[in-house]
Amino acid sequence: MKVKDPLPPLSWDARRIQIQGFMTGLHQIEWLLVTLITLYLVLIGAPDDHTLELLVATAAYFGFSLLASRLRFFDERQRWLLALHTWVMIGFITWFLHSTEGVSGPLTSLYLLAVVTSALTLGVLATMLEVVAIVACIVLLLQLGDERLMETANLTLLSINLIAYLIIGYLTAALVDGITVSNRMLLEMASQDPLTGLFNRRAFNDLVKPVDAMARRSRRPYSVVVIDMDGLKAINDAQGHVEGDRAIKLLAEELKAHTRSSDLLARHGGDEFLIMLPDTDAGGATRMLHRLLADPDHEIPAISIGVACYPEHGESFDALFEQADQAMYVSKSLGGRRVHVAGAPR
Ligand SMILES: Nc1nc2c(ncn2[C@@H]2O[C@H](COP(=O)(O)OP(=O)(O)OP(=O)(O)O)[C@@H](O)[C@H]2O)c(=O)[nH]1
Repeated sequence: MKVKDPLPPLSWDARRIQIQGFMTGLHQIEWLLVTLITLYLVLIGAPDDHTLELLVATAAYFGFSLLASRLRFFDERQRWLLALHTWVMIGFITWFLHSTEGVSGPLTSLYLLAVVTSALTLGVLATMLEVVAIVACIVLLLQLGDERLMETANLTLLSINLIAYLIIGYLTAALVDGITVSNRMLLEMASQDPLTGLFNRRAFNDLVKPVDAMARRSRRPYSVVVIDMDGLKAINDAQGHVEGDRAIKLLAEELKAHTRSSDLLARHGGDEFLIMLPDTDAGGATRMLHRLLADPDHEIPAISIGVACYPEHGESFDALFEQADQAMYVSKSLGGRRVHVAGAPR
């Protein structure tokens, strides 16, 4: 069963953040490849009839890499472009080997750069497929060089390369997967409230920004709801903190059950919760909150609720939060267990 991702994918995807970091390494690998090939051309030299071709191809490859790094052409949502990146690298290395000493020269190990690049960005399966493609390229180079594949020396060369690429590719991709998992855990620890599993204040404040900006651009309404438990201190004092915790968790579950997946819900602090309801005006928000208060199936802990809506109660999330907080205090002062909308008569 696919586990529902609790974090919106674009701004909070650990793999995305990680790949952005690896992109720098990826371009450095490409430039290392160009440097090694240039060094080879300077120190060992190219076969006479291929010098110009090799220089032009190396310059073109360098241009491709430079353009990709400047344009930030590749990102994790376009994995096929990342794959193209490594295919171009494999193609360039194969063509270079074909134009120089073939697979018997020292530059065959350049394929390792393509394997590492793929392992860093594309995962185990894609890397294994690339290793197969590289082996096919080596076989092709042997055939083009009129070498006999079944000769012991060639079979040994092929096996050694295959084993080295498989081990390095697998280990690198597995390492990256491990880093992804631990980054994800850290990200969740940094953004979730441990008691309720809801977003914490830091994550909520980050996540409301794009929703607020989008609503303001399109002049679409949204509502901010502040919910504060009534008498949690009394529960703690009379029944102990475990009961207090249970009341907080119960409220969190009810809030989850009554909100949509597009709503943002957070435990903002001790006994205070925040909800942002995109595309929802005051009428929609109060209907939802009355359903929560009057849920016949579940008795929720006593709460006071304040609501403020864009655009009538404020022009920014901070202003709306302020208004909703004040409305919540009005609700509390009136005895709680009710919804008060900012600016409404008491
Ligand atoms: N059990 C438990 N208590 C908490 C937690 N976080 C904060 N509290 C307690 O919640 C209480 C909040 O106190 P107040 O702000 O006075 O809230 P209240 O007792 O609900 O009173 P009003 O808000 O005025 O209705 C404090 O006693 C905190 O120690 C928590 O995670 N678990």
